[in-house]
Amino acid sequence: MINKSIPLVDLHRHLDGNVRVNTIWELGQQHGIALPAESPELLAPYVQIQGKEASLVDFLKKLDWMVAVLADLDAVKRVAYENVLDAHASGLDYTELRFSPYYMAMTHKLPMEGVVEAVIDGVAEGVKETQVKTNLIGIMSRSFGVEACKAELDAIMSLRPKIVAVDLAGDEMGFPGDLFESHFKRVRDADLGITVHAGEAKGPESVWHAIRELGATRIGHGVNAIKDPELMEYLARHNIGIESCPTSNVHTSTVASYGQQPLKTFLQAGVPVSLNTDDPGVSNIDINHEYRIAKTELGLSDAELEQVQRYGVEMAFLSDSERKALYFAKQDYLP
Ligand SMILES: O=c1[nH]cnc2c1ncn2[C@@H]1O[C@H](CO)[C@@H](O)[C@H]1O
Ligand SMILES: [Zn+2]
Repeated sequence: MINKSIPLVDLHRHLDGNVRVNTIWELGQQHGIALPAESPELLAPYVQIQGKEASLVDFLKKLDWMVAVLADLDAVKRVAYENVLDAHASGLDYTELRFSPYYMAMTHKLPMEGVVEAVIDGVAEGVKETQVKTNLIGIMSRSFGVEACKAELDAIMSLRPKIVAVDLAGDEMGFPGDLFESHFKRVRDADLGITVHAGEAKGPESVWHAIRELGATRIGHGVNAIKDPELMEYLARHNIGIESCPTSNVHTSTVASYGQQPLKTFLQAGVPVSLNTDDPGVSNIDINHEYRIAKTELGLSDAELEQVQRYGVEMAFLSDSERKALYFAKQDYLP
């Protein structure tokens, strides 16, 4: 199902949506933070999805305990480090980990630049140990407003060479993309990659805006793009990558069931679409689970699964030589 001769990548993975239940528990104990349950087992339902949530905003509340225990920069570093270990354990060759400095700093008023540095340090340690190639994407959390996102972007930009791209995430309905045009002008001027969560809670117009006004070359989810044939054609013609996350879409009630998830529709329209986990800790899944779902629930053939796997590598925020090196490292597996 997963082709071993092609690199396995996960391009849409929130580092702050992937904190282990045990780690939340231990950090809570260590820092005397009151948690809503008496044991890690009882804590799980508070931080992991049981069934599904009624909306994106309800889903996002599950992440709050994951950042509530980030009492100091060592905690941030630990979470970043464990993220690379988790990526390695699920067989990934390359991953793009995204994180929101404001969101991670918020509860304990940590310095945002310090958070970015701690993430970079923790990831570097994990990479050294596992050799999983990793890049970082800085998130602006739109739910906290225009000013918070400005401060967050300052922190991201200050460590610029270590961050490959910027994303906009959070409450798409309450905080539409047009509030963030000046933010993305700065991102374009700095020549960083741009991916935007769009068409998840809002319609195709949000995807158009992310591409035309914000400069996105990749779109997180993009589910509602399928409602606009002109947009679908545009995505295919201009090679705009869709980062698809099927289980997340079900868990946020963006789609009613896997049967409604549009990954296959994108493929059939010739849109480059990759398969990703979004918030693996919250959804309690890994990349292997998503490939299984793509086969059994979304009905992809082996050839289609291979195409999706390849699109992931092609869409990655990598230079051509890095991409080649990633492919080259898998050649041993060729029959
Ligand atoms: O599926 C999602 N859609 C939109 N925003 C998300 C999703 N998952 C997490 N975040 C948002 O990303 C930031 C943490 O990385 C937070 O703002 C969180 O709410
Ligand atoms: Zn996401």
